[in-house]
Amino acid sequence: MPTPLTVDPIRLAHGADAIADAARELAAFGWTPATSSNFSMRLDDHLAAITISGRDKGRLGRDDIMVVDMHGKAVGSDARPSAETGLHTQIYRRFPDANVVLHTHSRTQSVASRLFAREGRIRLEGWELQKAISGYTTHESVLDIPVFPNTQHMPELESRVDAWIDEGKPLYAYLIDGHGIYTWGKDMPETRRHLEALEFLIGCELDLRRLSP
Ligand SMILES: CSC[C@@H](O)[C@@H](O)C(=O)COP(=O)(O)O
Ligand SMILES: [Zn+2]
Repeated sequence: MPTPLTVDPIRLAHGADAIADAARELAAFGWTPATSSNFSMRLDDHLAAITISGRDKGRLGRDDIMVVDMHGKAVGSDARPSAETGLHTQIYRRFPDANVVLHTHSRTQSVASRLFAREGRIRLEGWELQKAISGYTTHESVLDIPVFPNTQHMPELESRVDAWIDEGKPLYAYLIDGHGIYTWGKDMPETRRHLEALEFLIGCELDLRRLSP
């Protein structure tokens, strides 16, 4: 029989506090309207802390965060994890260096996801702020953010993400059409930096489209 997974309560409390703090700030930016968005943090090789489904992300406390295994199954709780838990655990499985996943629904992300859906990606090129993404050292680089079709069926989205990764294409974040963005990083500060940079860059691309004849 497999050993039951045990949750380190101190690690969980720290993870929950870090998630709640980040969520409060992102909500204050207006990026988590109407209970949307979800957030998670890897606790160890087998477990992650994640927001409980349907909670107001601007007012999270420790009781609004639960634990799941790397396949999205609840551990030590009867609560329902985020409806999009599968997208978080997929990132932890596919990217061993990823320890935090942030998903938001800003207006910029939502509008851009619709506008660029037909092209299947937003190509970022020539922007100094690309250097805010770990591994990018110059504006003379290309950063593609794919836009995947929205669906309520997470395995379908997961297979699109898997296909992108399996083609060997770099992946630092993705948009979902009419929905929002997912991004991740090695810790909360790096993931926050990625999210803020991408929000800014996607906003710039939207402005260029608006201003271009
Ligand atoms: C409130 S609509 C947004 C949801 O459908 C979903 O996309 C979302 O981001 C939040 O879902 P949740 O289950 O609370 O993690
Ligand atoms: Zn969402």
